[in-house]
Amino acid sequence: MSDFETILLERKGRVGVITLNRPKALNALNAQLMGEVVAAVTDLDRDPEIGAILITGSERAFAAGADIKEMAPKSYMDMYLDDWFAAWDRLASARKPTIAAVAGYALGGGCELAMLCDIILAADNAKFGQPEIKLGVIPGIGGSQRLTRAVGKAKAMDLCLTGRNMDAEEAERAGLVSRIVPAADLLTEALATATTIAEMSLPIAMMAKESVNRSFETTLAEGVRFERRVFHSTFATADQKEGMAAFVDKRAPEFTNS
Ligand SMILES: CC(C)=CC(=O)SCCNC(=O)CCNC(=O)[C@H](O)C(C)(C)COP(=O)(O)OP(=O)(O)OC[C@H]1O[C@@H](n2cnc3c(N)ncnc32)[C@H](O)[C@@H]1OP(=O)(O)O
Repeated sequence: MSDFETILLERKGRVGVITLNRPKALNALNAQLMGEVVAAVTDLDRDPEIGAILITGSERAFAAGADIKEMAPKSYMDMYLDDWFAAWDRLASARKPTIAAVAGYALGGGCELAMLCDIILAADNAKFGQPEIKLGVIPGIGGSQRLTRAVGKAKAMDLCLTGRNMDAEEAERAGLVSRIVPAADLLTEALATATTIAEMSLPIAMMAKESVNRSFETTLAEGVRFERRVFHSTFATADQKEGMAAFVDKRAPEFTNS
C-alpha cells in the first residue's frame, strides 16, 4: 500500500491509521485523496488483522473541505454524470468501527468526513463548520443530514445557513464530538481508544456498530426489535462464552473473533 500519494497508511497493532497528507492545501479533499481514502478503508475493512480504523490529519487541519479549486470549473453535468462525492458513501458502509481524530480545521467535506466516522475525538484547537453557503453551494457529502442528526435542527441550521465555525467546546456540548483532548495528546488518545475497541471481539463490535447505526434509519420499536435479535445472536458466538466466563473467573477475556 506504499503507492498512495495523498495519504499515509500505517498498521499499528490491530488499528489501521490513515493520515491525510496534503499539508500545503490543508488536506483539501480532491478526487485523488478521496479515492485513496476509500481504497485504504476498503482494504482495512477486509483485513482480518484489523479491528478498528483511525482517520486523522495534521495539527493545523483535519481537512479544510472538498477541493474548491478542483470543483470550481465543473458544470452541472460534470457533477451529475460523475455523481460527484458518491464514492464517499463507501466510508459510511465500513463495517468495522471508525474513529476520526480531528485537530484544526474540519470544514465542509472535512466535517462531513469526520461525521462519516463512528466516533469523533477533537483536539482543543479543532474547528468544525459547513461553510459551503459562502461558496454558493450547499453541503454535498451528507453534512445537512448527519450534522442535523448529531446536533439537532437549531444548530445545524445555524451552521449551514451562516457558514460559521464552531470550536471544539461548542461541538462537544452539541454532541458532535465524544471527547476533547489537548492537541498534543490527540493521536495518543485516539490510538488508545481505537486499540481498546480493536481488542474487543471483532464480530461483537461490528454488531454493536450496526445496531447503533440502525437507530438512524428506523422507528424506536423496530430498532429495539433489531437490537434484541442481534443481542440473541451474540449467544451463538464463542466470544460471548469467553467474555462471560472471563468475568466469572475474574480474568481478562481472550476473544478469538469467533
Ligand atoms: C462543496 C462541498 C460539498 C464541500 C466543501 O467542502 S466546499 C469547501 C468548504 N471549505 C471551505 O470553504 C474552507 C476553505 N478554506 C479556508 O477558508 C481557509 O483556507 C482556512 C480558513 C481553512 C485557513 O485559512 P488560512 O489563511 O490559514 O490558510 P489559506 O492560505 O487560506 O490556505 C492554505 C492553502 O490551502 C488551500 N486551501 C484551503 N482550503 C482549501 C480548499 N477547501 N480547497 C482547495 N484549497 C484549499 C488554500 O488555497 C491555500 O493554498 P494556496 O496558497 O496555494 O492558494
